[in-house]
Amino acid sequence: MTQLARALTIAGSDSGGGAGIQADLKTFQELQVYGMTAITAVTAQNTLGVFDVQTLPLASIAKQIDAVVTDIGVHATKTGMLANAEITALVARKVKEHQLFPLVIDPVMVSTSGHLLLDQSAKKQYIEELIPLATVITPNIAEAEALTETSLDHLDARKKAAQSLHALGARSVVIKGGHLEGEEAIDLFYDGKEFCFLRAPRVNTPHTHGTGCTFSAAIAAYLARGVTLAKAVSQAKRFIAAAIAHSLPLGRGHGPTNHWAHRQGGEPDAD
Ligand SMILES: Nc1ncnc2c1ncn2[C@@H]1O[C@H](COP(=O)(O)OP(=O)(O)O)[C@@H](O)[C@H]1O
Ligand SMILES: Cc1ncc(COP(=O)(O)OP(=O)(O)O)c(N)n1
Repeated sequence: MTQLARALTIAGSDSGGGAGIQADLKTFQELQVYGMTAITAVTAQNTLGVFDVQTLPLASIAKQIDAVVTDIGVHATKTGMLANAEITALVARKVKEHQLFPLVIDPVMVSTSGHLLLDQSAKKQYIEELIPLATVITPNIAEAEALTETSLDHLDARKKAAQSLHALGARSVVIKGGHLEGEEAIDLFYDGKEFCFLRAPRVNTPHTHGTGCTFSAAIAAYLARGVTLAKAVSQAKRFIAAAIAHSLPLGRGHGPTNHWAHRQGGEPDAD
């Protein structure tokens, strides 16, 4: 048997199964990557909203990371909901201690339903400690605006924001365009040298819960499989586009994306 690719997600749990740790594990599994978790917070959540958040003690998060890294081994890591400044700083320390690269940072701040998933005070730790470690950071428009303190209502501003995040130390940046308007959902990818666009038809659906988590988990899965960064982001874009095109009308609010939709086109893409 060839070596099984293994990925770790450090993120929050979504009881509704559409975002967070649950979305990440489903994505890893679909992309034939063995998934492991370090849970930062437990949310009571469904398609309508977030009803409770309990963060885990720092020692528990640290031990979850130590346990999987020192025994099973990790080929790629992603971070999602980190909840507060202390957890963000701890995760940055653990990434350095265990050299958890390649590292995909999805700087989760607010849920679709408008619930705050990161204390505002954690921005400092993101900027000073975590972002400098990123192989790729994947903010949506609002997250990129918060991190760069600029308004990103036109393409030039988004390009400058990508350059600013790169200047903070991130090796590459994807500014996601899911919340923009237009016939296509266009993400901006910057690798420190060139810009390129990741494009997919915009799907007119309210069922987009977990899109950012699924996209970043797919990037981590492809990186764990050893594909190049440029290929990982473009294949992840295909994966999330299919998951949204066939999203699931579950619950009474924003339903989740469909993690097995990519199979309808056949087997997972060859590397
Ligand atoms: N309605 C949509 N149709 C097609 N792609 C979408 C749609 N909404 C989001 N996406 C894509 O899903 C991914 C996640 O983007 P986004 O929704 O902006 O992130 P987040 O969930 O973090 O807010 C991006 O690749 C984005 O372009
Ligand atoms: C536990 C947890 N983590 C992250 C999110 C946010 O998910 P994301 O894919 O960024 O976006 P929405 O699902 O909110 O559109 C979450 N809701 N819960």
